[in-house]
Amino acid sequence: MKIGIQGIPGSFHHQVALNYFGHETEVSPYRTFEEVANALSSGKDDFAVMAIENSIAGAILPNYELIDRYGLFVFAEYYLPISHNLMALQGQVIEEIKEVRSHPMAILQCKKFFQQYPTITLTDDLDTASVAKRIADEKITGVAAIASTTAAEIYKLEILASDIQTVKDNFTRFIILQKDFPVQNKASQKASLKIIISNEKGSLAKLLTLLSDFDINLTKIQSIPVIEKPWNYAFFIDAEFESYEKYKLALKAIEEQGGEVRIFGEYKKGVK
Ligand SMILES: O=C(O)C(=O)C[C@]1(C(=O)O)C=C[C@@H](O)C=C1
Repeated sequence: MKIGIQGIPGSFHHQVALNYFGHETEVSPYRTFEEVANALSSGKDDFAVMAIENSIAGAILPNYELIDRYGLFVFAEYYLPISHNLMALQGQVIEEIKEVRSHPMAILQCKKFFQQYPTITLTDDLDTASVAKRIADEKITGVAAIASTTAAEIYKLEILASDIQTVKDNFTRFIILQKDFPVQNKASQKASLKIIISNEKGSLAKLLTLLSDFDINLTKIQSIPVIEKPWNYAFFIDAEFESYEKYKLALKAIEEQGGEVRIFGEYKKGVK
């Protein structure tokens, strides 16, 4: 079984792939989320792991669009606690660091820490671990990475500051993706949906009321432009429910009112 991820060993995606599928799993590393989606949809991998939102930095909007465009499905969700550490070559001290490079989501999660170091430039890069590896391989001085303690161990970098994310309790929600629609499971307690409603007064209010009337709890709602129709929006929704039957009735009612529904996946709630 092959699992596609963005990143290399020591990245948070790598950790989730091993935690979820077991330590013997074969992981296919890619540089970008687009490459991950492409490899899954062309059948090169069996599953993919994709970060979708973080408790400090918010949603990774482009990933919703990728799932939609490549026609992928959500098989499960997984929450990983994230601790970020500043690391550089052995012997470097923080005063020597001029630039910090990392994944843009990791940088966003640590913005507050760097307010005390206004001379340090923060630069978006590939995944957290790739930067750590590059610093080690090319013996780059004056540059530090933000990454996990596992990355520091693998690439033998020194940790200059630990737990530098803005709040200690920091979680990223990952989704496990597959190419085909998973077998319907009535034990599902959560669904990821795309709903398109007409662009007229009150239509979103009506949709939200309908969901509430069917006892559906929204954990996320995100509007995404419908690119073929400028200024029209689709809503990406994560919804939790206790009754699968009632949830199905809600979807039917939305369609009866003229809404378009695409189910990205129905799955069990991940452990937070
Ligand atoms: O760069 C990594 O190590 C990743 O796995 C990416 C990623 C992300 O996409 O959000 C994963 C978890 C953290 O939120 C920071 C970065």
